[in-house]
Amino acid sequence: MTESAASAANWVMHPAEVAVFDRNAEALGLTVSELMRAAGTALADCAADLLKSSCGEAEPQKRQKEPGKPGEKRPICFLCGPGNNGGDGYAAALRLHERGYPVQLVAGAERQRGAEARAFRKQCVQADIPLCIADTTTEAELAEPEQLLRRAGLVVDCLLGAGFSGAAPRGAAAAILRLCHNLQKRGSLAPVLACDMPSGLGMSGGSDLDLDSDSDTTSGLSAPPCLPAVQTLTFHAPKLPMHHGNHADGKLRPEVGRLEIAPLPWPPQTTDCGPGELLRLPPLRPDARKGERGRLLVIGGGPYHGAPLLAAQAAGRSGCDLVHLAMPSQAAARSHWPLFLIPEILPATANADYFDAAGCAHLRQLCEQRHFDAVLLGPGLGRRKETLEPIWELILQLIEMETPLVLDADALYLLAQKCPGRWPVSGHREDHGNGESDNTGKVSLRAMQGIATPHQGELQRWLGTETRPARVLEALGTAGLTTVAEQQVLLCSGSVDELTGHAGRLAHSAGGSPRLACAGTGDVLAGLCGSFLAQGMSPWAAARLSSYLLRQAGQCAAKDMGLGLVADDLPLYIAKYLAKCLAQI
Ligand SMILES: NC(=O)C1=CN([C@@H]2O[C@H](COP(=O)(O)OP(=O)(O)OC[C@H]3O[C@@H](n4cnc5c(N)ncnc54)[C@H](O)[C@@H]3O)[C@@H](O)[C@H]2O)[C@H](O)CC1
Repeated sequence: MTESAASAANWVMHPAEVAVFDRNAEALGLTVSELMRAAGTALADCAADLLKSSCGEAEPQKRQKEPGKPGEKRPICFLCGPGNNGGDGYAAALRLHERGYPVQLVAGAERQRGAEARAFRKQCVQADIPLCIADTTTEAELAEPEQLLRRAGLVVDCLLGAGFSGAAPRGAAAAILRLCHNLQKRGSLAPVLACDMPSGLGMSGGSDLDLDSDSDTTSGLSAPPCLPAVQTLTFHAPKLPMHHGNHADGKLRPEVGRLEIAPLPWPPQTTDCGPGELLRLPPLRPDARKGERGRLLVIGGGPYHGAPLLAAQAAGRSGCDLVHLAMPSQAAARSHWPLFLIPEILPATANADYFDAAGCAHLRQLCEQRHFDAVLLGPGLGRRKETLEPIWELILQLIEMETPLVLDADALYLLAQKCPGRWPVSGHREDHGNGESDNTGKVSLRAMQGIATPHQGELQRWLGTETRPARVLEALGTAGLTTVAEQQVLLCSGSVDELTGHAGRLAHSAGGSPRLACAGTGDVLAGLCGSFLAQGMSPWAAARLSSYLLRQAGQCAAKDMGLGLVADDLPLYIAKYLAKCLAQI
């Protein structure tokens, strides 16, 4: 285990991170069933405490001696959805039943999706816990759940948790939520305890998350907003949709109620890069169209041509549809071009040996005319002033255009020159003619989105310090911008990669083969980052997957090639490893 490797996320989590880390935890030996049992126990304790505090109810064994107390016999009603959020509900209901609490289950699906949730539901049925199936979108068919909800002393919302998708609840979940809303409006619903997240939060409730648009097409009725809770028991860490716009201020949405956090027993290294990263790779659609999996532009070469070629090949072999490569003409002529690459020919006026102002002006025009989903700059560029000055202008233009970037190699040398110790920012402050600027100019500033991939030496040069600060990303300020931009990731490569992202995200990536120290593997890593950004992944998810994949593919390659492994071998092994993993998902 690396020194600072952590098992828990110490940051406000994106809901999609839950499944990633659960998969990593599984690979480290913990089963989903164990996690669900732990989640269920924590939820049961929370429900018992809430019942006690809101209704003054004591443990049921003690209550039996005091018949007639208000609230007695009012069951705890669990609303269980089709996924693992529902599974937590069954696991909790079982615990409370064992402790003598009257519990009632309302299932939003005929059958649970996951084996573990199915097993807990089966145990509930075997324990004779009453179960009402409400797999319907028709209001009239919800008469029985309505009666159960009216009688409940506490409602535990386990309909939708971290696995929601789309813009709004759909199907049976939507119908049950609508029913709960109506009862809540009339004051006929007991306090609600939400499991992990209030159902619907991050959808119609609105959130910072960029979710696919979707609607409740099954019922024809408008989708309900999320179900407000008096308390939410979440696991590991708060989730992004629980916050208003800026989560840094810690202010929660009112629908969350009081937030309690229960750590679940993730093994050490769960939040480091692992096989779970593959879950965030957009799936290949059966009717896929060309370009849908991204268009990447790689800009590099000059003195060197191998570096950008390696990056471009890694991008193609990791699923990016269209990979364009721009190199000065001499470098391009020296190269053997794989047929899938799209060459960007520079004008005759551009210098043939290195990028200059004319070559970069052409690239600026190209980026304006054609939409690139991501641009990778740096491999093999060289460090001539004639190159770096116009490349800097191009970087600023791309930041202005909000194009996700990967900055590697000589582009990082450029950052050390142009913005030592901070991320590049486009725009400028207003100048009031007297040489002084004030805060009004801040609105025109824009932070870079993307990934920087330095090795230790490059990072130290950029930071301009001998020793690295403990929290590198915070140390790299975005001058003039008040917060560290959410879309920036630093992937510092080495024998163990260290990844830092916004809001305190930190992860390590270890393993692979010592042969990955050979020349050109950094270019392959940068190409993977570009590829996954172009395929629509966030910088944090893309950087994590790139680092993990390179190490795993490198290990496979080293088995075959041993000491003779060279970076050229890696793209094909990346493709094979990726194919093997995706076949197993
Ligand atoms: N480590 C942990 O934190 C653990 C948390 N656990 C709990 O598991 C859920 C996440 O489970 P998952 O199965 O991934 O997702 P959900 O249960 O939230 O829902 C998925 C389920 O719902 C359907 N669905 C998705 N979107 C919609 C929608 N808009 N409308 C209607 N239905 C929708 C989808 O088809 C799926 O079937 C987490 O929140 C925790 O509660 C585990 O116990 C493991 C450890």
